[in-house]
Amino acid sequence: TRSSRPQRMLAHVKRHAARGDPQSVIDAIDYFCRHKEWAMNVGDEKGTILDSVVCEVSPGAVLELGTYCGYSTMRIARLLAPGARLITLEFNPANAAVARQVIAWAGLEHKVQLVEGSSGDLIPQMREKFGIDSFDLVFLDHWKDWYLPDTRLMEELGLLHKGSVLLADNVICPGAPEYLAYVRSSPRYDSRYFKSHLEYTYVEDGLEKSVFPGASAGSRP
Ligand SMILES: O=C(CSCCNC(=O)c1cc(-c2ccc(F)cc2)cc(O)c1O)c1ccc(O)c(O)c1
Ligand SMILES: [Mg+2]
Repeated sequence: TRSSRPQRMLAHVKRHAARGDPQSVIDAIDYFCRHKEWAMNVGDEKGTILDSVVCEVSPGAVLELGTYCGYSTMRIARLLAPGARLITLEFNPANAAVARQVIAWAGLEHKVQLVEGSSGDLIPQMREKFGIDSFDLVFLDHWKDWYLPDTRLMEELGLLHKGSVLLADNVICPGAPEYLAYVRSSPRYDSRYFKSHLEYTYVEDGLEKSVFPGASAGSRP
């Protein structure tokens, strides 16, 4: 059967990127998506905003919702301190299989735990299965209507601590209006919009960065 776009992207990485060199894998994917076939990676422009937030937070525990081909997984993992951990959740097994190979080509597999399944099912298992108490940074990049319910779930499970940062992709395109309304109106978050463009295009898009000031915020004194 005909190969998939993620499979063709992986073949391009193996042909053009150096093993163990995350930047060369990132550059190869950006080249493929800009000059051969568009794909829904966060991309180079929004990627530099992601990089700056990761460096600012310097997280010990990161959760990524929506791995796709592992592009943002690599952008985050390459900046993590020794011992810091990144758990990434992917719904689609075929995409997960490609992402594992992309992450391995970059030599970052020891920093990343890729878990297949639905975020709604897996988030409640974070403590028992992965020994995670809370996340310092969450990158939301999966189904856009799942951003809000998954955020509420993380709040209720106590997986966010004072200062935890949520960074959400695609808040304009395709858009996550209910999520945006929530984080921008809730006294529980300090939220800021980083204007950018939809990956590899001139269409507006951006990232929303929301800092969780603590569960007590917004409740009665
Ligand atoms: O990863 C998934 C599958 S959904 C992919 C989400 N991403 C998008 O839909 C997405 C789409 C576009 C885009 C597409 C066509 C356009 F014309 C314009 C924009 C851009 C992006 O940057 C995106 O991220 C997952 C689902 C459930 C889980 O529980 C889980 O853990 C993971
Ligand atoms: Mg995205």
